[in-house]
Amino acid sequence: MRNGKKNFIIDFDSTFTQVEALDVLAEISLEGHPERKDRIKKIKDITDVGMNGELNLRESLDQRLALLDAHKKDLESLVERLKKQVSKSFKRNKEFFNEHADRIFIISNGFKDFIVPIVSEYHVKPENVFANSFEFDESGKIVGYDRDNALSLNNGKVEQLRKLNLQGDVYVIGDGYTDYEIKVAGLANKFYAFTENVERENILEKADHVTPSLDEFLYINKMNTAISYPKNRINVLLLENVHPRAIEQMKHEGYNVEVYPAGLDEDELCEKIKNVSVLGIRSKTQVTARVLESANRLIAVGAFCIGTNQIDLEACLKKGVAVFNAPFSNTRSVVELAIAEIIALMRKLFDRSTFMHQGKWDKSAKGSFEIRGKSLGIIGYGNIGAQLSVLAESLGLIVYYYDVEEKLALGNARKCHSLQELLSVSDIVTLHVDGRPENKNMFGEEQFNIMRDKAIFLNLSRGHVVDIAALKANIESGKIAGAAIDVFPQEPKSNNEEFISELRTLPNTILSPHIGGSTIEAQENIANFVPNKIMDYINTGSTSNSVNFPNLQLPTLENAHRLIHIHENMPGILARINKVLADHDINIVGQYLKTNEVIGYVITDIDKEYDKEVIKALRNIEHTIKFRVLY
Ligand SMILES: NC(=O)c1ccc[n+]([C@@H]2O[C@H](COP(=O)([O-])OP(=O)(O)OC[C@H]3O[C@@H](n4cnc5c(N)ncnc54)[C@H](O)[C@@H]3O)[C@@H](O)[C@H]2O)c1
Ligand SMILES: O=C(O)[C@H](O)COP(=O)(O)O
Repeated sequence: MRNGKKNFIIDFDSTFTQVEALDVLAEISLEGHPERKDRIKKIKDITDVGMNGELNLRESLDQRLALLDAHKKDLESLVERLKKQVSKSFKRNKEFFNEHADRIFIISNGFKDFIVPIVSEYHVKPENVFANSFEFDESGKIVGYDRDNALSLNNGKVEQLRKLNLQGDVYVIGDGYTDYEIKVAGLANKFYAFTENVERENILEKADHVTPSLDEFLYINKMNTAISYPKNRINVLLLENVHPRAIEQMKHEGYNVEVYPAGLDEDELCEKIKNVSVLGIRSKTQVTARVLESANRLIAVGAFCIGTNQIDLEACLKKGVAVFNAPFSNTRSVVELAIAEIIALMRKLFDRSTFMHQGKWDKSAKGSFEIRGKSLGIIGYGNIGAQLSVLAESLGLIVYYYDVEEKLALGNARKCHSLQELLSVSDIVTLHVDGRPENKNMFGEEQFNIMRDKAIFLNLSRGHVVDIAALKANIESGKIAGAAIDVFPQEPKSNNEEFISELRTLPNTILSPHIGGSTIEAQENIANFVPNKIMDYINTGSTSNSVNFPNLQLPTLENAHRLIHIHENMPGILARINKVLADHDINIVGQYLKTNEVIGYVITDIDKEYDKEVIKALRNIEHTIKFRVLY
């Protein structure tokens, strides 16, 4: 077989296309048929049994054709549908088909009638397609197939390949038993089980290599021209029960996704993160500098929440790791909870409900108030604070706010020039500051002292911003008439751990398990938002909305290679990059640079033809943190 040349034998159904063509033909030809559902199911079952090598091929073809009741005109619709269902990694790698057109053979137990129109669009030569042919009656009805064709028989692929007598190495890519048989017959060097569309257990065990996409096949054979790195090699670790939609999206992108329902502590994460390229967390997992030391493959961290104080953003920058979050996806959920809690606290609703469950009827208006006309003081007038301001005003509250930054007052909200001013005018005080380290214990005895007597206090921001002992003392003394706390300095890692806090059992105190953002809507929004940011970063280098990287929104890459260079922000690096490119005679198609205090982020699009040595030279530029190429 050896003469240095490589031949590629590729299966059609569920490999070249995502589907089994006869299954799709059934959906078309049986349109309006009284037994449609039943027949389609039968056809699919027969296909599966056949693909696993458990049913004689001719039997399987005969049975399916009889059930199909198909016509020549159905084939036109079939081709149109199949064109849209070519496997994604095949679509990405059209160049491979072009480059190796002479040596690519489609060998299939399907039918040339629909295979040729599909594969010809990928430069596959019609004479390199080996498959069955339909037979029609005068009216155009499909009545059979060419029974002399070996491909309608078991072991037909083997026989066909023998006839071809190919010179050189033979690589078989397919998802079924009949593809594996070629290797067994000694006619192929390697059999690659293709699992992008279906996984058949009995085939996986037998394969020389499992290839979840054509990218992987090309990568291991050093033939990739269309993408830089197979996506199945990108390991994603998603912690803290992120919404299934996020898992689905990242799997759909082709990543290798591992999911863990709870948070991990530092030691566990140091171990787990070693092979991880993308880490997804929520508010609990601490991504510390120590964790990052073990994270040698990490490209990006996704915070599937708003807060990013749990991540050492500077250490991420120094390591060239981009961080993304969902800055507004759960804003509304927090605001709604705050409103509900303000009303519940003003009416002592939770205590009253608890009494009722204990059989105590305590009907009284004592200590219960409407919220209308009361003053609400919002500390931190960011996304949540500002939205709360609007909703609260519409309920008749008089809104005051205080923020360390200059903020536009919405509606009739009144700006306070100091925290003291806000505390002295508010009947209800609610905290919506971010979790920056300087905010640790920003609210303690001194601030409670300034508050009005019998005021209400809420914290739905971060646990460490409030001095819990001071809060407890002020609730016990009656200075604070009610409190709602959703976030705590120490929170359990999972739902299986006990919640320990001094605040337990205090009167008119609502304690909730950090659920401000825990609504179906918010979690779905987050799961749609964050994966897209990460995938965009990996696929194009775009950093728009990144929490720590300089934000660059990039044009899509067309007919060029993109060099992504992350370096320590030192003078002269751009000049050095361009010198390397000039020394190698490389034409720059576009270049984008943005820096922040820590890093420089340079994107250079270059002409497709380049000397591979240039990559080494760019990697070796002093102060380079990370470098990658997008094809
Ligand atoms: N309980 C939950 O489940 C939940 C859900 C979402 C967000 N959060 C938390 O809520 C907080 C606010 O979220 P956001 O989206 O509005 O953030 P944001 O960044 O839009 O707003 C925070 C605001 O606080 C201001 N600020 C910071 N420190 C301050 C201080 N000491 N005094 C006054 N103002 C200060 C900032 O200038 C900013 O305007 C964050 O801590 C976030 O993590 C909690
Ligand atoms: O920062 C946030 O968005 C909130 O604290 C919610 O965090 P969670 O996703 O861990 O509930």
